[in-house]
Amino acid sequence: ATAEQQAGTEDRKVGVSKAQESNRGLIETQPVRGTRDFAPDDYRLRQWLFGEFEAVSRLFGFEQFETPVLESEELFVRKAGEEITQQLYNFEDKGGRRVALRPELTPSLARLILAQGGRLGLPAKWFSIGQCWRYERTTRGRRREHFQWNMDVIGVPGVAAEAELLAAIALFLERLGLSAQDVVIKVSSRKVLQAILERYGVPDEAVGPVSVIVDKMEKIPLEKVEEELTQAGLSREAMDGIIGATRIDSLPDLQQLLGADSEAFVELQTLFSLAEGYGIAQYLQLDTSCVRGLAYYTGTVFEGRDRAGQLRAIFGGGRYDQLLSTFGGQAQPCAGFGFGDCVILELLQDKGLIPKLSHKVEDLVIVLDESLRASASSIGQKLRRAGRRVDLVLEAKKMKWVFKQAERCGAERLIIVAPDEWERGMVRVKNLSARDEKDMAVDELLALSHRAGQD
Ligand SMILES: Nc1ccc(Br)nc1
Repeated sequence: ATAEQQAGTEDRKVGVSKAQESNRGLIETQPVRGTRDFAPDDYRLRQWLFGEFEAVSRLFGFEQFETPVLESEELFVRKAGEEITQQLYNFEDKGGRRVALRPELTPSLARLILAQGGRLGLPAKWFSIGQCWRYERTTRGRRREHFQWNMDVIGVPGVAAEAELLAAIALFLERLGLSAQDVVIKVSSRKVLQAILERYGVPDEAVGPVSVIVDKMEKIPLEKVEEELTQAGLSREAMDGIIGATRIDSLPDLQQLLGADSEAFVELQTLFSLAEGYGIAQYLQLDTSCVRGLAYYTGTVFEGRDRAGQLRAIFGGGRYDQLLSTFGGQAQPCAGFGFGDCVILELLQDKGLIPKLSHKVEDLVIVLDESLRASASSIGQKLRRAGRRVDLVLEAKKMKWVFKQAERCGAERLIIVAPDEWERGMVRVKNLSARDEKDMAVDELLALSHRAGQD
């Protein structure tokens, strides 16, 4: 499947199902609108990608967790006009509960952290890969589900946490063959907007909703943004101040705007210097137009983009120190990111970096006489206990099919259980790569396989 198919972004024909068209009685075989199947080829690619997510998370000493895809709706009800909460995949269950398919993982993480109570050792460095949902009404046929990799650090107030998270992302990109030539990480802080709003007497509570509006600046006309900012209660001066503050792309300019002792400046300056230590500074670009569309960020925000600027955000994240307290729990400093499974595949496709992954077993076992099936099965089990992946052919097949199957599953050996050899306690072993073959006693075959199984 192409990356678009894998990403589920290909245009899907909308119309009557095949069954209605032909009344053949065939069910609709396509998955529900906006969702994807992962047939084995696609699943291999997904497992490879998720394997890289997990490997990097473990290299950074993070622990894996999981929460249900179904959550209480209240976890995601926020009043800041975010797209993510307006497209909630929510419903009332048969018990009358208001529930939702999670649109993101962070609120569930916050809930799980609060459920740990005082038992939680801090700092907690947790990661998860989970399917997230949205109910996108538009006819654009956009996806309604994707998988997100999240890494979060709970209990560290300093930007050292964000530096670790960015370093994890940089290592992930490097492992996939990408570099700072391909990806830029735009970095800013909600404290920039907070400082500007303060100048115009706008209360801190407005930072979230104003950020949600400003985040749309790249996607909707400036007039519309100004209209929404006016509706949010901003004066013309405040609006001009905000829009002007989104045009900063260097630390000196930020210092000029906010002063050397502003929290936003000090934190970002520290983050950039920590990044030097990791050798990832070449990924980072200060850009105050990067505000991210989630209302709960309170400090650093960042997002990954392809340098060619052709794709949507690859990942996004930031600091959210107030989320736990908005859930009525004890406040904890938190920072994290979400990394989707779709845009990254489009970027890898563009760069020719999608790996070739195929089905693989070591041994293909066939039996030439059904009376020997039990013997062949016993050999198959012994080979599997030795760590060999075995495809046991389950019915009589012509040798032409068998060799085709061996090629399809990348088998190294073809093991033939046949009457003549079996009478002598032997099986025929074809070494498919070396093109040699010989009769072998079962014990010899297993001894050979044990050694191979340890390789
Ligand atoms: N939040 C969210 C969920 C699902 C998809 Br597809 N995109 C964004």
